[in-house]
Amino acid sequence: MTADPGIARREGVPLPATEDVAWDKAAASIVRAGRRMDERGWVPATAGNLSVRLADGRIAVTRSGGHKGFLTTDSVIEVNLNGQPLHEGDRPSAETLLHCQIYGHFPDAGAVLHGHSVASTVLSMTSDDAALHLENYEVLKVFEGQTTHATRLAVPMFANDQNIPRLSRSVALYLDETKAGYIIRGHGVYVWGPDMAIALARLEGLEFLLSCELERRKLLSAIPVRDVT
Ligand SMILES: CSC[C@@H](O)[C@@H](O)C(=O)COP(=O)(O)O
Ligand SMILES: [Zn+2]
Repeated sequence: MTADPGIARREGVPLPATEDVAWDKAAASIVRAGRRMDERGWVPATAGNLSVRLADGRIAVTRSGGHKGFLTTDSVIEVNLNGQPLHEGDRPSAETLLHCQIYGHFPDAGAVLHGHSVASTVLSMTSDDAALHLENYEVLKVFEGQTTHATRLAVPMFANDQNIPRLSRSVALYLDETKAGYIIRGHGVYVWGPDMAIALARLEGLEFLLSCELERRKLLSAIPVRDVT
């Protein structure tokens, strides 16, 4: 129970440090989302990163390294829109710049999620197309502006690159065209939304579609060939 500040002050009880309710809520949503992504198998080992932009413009992002299924609020740190940590010694996600790029580009983006699912990794390594196309799936309606299954969404795919500023320059060319996030080849997906709940729903939608597509392609390629030996 929180002490009444008036009584606490009179009785010499130490008051808690200044409350930052918005930050606490953002950090808690990142911790919960990390657990959810882990339950779904999308953040193996130390893979993945998560962020939230607060209403006042602050950006909360996960520290680099560490398992995203076991985050605590201390695993979440503050960076500016250029991805620089605000507190000395903090080491933000190695891919912070990709989060900040999305916030810089889309004024209404409030949460960004990155995971390494099997489906996004495998599908993007089995074709060198510039985009993966998803069509005729009901769940396509999870993405902004989609009202019917009878559509074809392109999810851009970019070559993986450990040089994140260079990778972000490739991504920049296609950000306006993508409605369902993007894939880094052999690596994973980036998805965003106006808040954490919607970003998570879109990630879940995209991962569901990628799993369907992986299954569909496996079945199509498994059409029996007559053994003539
Ligand atoms: C398990 S290696 C994954 C990393 O190289 C990276 O791609 C990743 O998603 C996590 O990096 P992080 O710096 O913890 O945010
Ligand atoms: Zn990654």
